[in-house]
Amino acid sequence: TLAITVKKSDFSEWYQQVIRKAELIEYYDVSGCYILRPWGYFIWEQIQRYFDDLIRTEDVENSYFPMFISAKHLNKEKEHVEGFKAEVAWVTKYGESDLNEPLAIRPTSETIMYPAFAKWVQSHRDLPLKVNQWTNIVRWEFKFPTPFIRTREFLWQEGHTAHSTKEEAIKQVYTILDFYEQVYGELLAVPVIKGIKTESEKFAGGDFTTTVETIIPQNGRGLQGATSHHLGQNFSKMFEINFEDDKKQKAFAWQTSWGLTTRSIGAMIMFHGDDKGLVLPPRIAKYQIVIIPIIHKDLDEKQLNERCEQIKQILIKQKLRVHLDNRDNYSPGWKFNKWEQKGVPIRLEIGPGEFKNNEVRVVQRFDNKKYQIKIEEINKLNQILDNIHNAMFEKAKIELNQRIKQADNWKEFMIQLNQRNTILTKWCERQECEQQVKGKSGMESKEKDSEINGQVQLTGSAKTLCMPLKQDEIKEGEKCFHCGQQAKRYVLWGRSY
Ligand SMILES: O=C1CCCN[C@@H]1CCCn1cnc2cc(F)c(F)cc2c1=O
Ligand SMILES: [Mg+2]
Repeated sequence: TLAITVKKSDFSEWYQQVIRKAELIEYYDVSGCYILRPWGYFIWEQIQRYFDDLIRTEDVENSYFPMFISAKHLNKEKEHVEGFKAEVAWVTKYGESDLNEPLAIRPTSETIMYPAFAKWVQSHRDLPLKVNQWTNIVRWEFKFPTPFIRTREFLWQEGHTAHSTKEEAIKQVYTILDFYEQVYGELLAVPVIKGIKTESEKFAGGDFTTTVETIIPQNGRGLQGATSHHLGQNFSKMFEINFEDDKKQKAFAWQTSWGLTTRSIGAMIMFHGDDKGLVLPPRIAKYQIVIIPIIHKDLDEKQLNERCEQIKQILIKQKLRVHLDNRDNYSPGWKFNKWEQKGVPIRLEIGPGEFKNNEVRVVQRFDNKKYQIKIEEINKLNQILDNIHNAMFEKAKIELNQRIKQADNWKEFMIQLNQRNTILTKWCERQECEQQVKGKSGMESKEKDSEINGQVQLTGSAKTLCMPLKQDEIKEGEKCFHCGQQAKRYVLWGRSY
């Protein structure tokens, strides 16, 4: 059926229906893989364009590396790939013949790029080296797949830099983290919390991991939005990426790596969608405005079409992405429904009244506000779209903040977790304390592991999402919420995707 048959509160069913009825995704017969239709792919293109403009200011250069990795190369960083090897997909044949050496399909590209980095970096004059690539990635995840959020193939960018000093590398990590915050806030109208991953949750191959985390308001689950790692000299020592510094000493490069994936689109859908379907933030909408003529017996159809065409041309001159839906095989009501499902930010209706008064009827998708504007005021629409973006962002920030609660002890912590909130607590920063909280919260959580057709569903236990960069200072004598030892940092806990 055309309409979405559930409310957003029936969240996972709602999400599955929205992504299909908004024509973002088509299903595919390889589990965990999905077709990105033009309406959805356009969003990824906008993210690429925006992020490319940002990293260009950092002199990052786009490039392309091979997707296949020999077993020898992949196992170069044995210890940390160890934890991931179950996810690696391999090519073992071509035609009827076997490859004598199976080849891994890239799950990430450190082991592909860094041998080349070692060739390119000899002197400190070869630094900083900054490359990025936009590719697909394959990881044979076992958890239940969700389009955009968790898929076996996804699109991402991965940036990798090498620097002559630790300070420059660390500065790079945070500059990229700020870019990720901008992609989410300025483009997707999705609020994020910048933070640092705990030792247990960080990328094991690096020194520290920074992250932008968001919280899905409907279920209070944390969602990692993007990560920016300081790798220290771990990989440069492994791959011999070294250089002669200005004192003629051999020194290992200081490195960073950072990634943002198509999961960001899933976060945007979840935040902004409503019972009628997708709601697109204007800056990533393939059509920002759809014009719908309302044919009427007293109105000459040819004149109406000319008027609509004229309005469309004015909007194109204003650099807006506009579509005139003058198909004669669908009713206006059907068209209203369809374009609302697809999330078009503004609909302009032109019927006999508007024609006579030289105006258009504006219907705003995100808050359903309706009003008339004169044709000579059409230039207001650019500002109106900006106002819509800002209002969507403000609304999302309120909803996210409603899902963050404080707790000073275990009892309060579990009350909040069982109300599907994330919890900010003082914490001792001891890994075993973190592991105990994960274990106990799973045991005491009302939401147990659920097995659906053999797939383990999202668990009920809480994990750390990040230590927010912005946090109050902790004083001597302030206690960890769980173990009572001296607290060191505030950390945000939650169930996550
Ligand atoms: O997270 C990023 C940003 C972009 C570049 N890579 C880093 C670290 C990726 C961490 N990671 C994440 N997932 C992996 C999955 C695998 F199957 C595997 F072999 C390796 C990995 C793996 O190294
Ligand atoms: Mg993973």
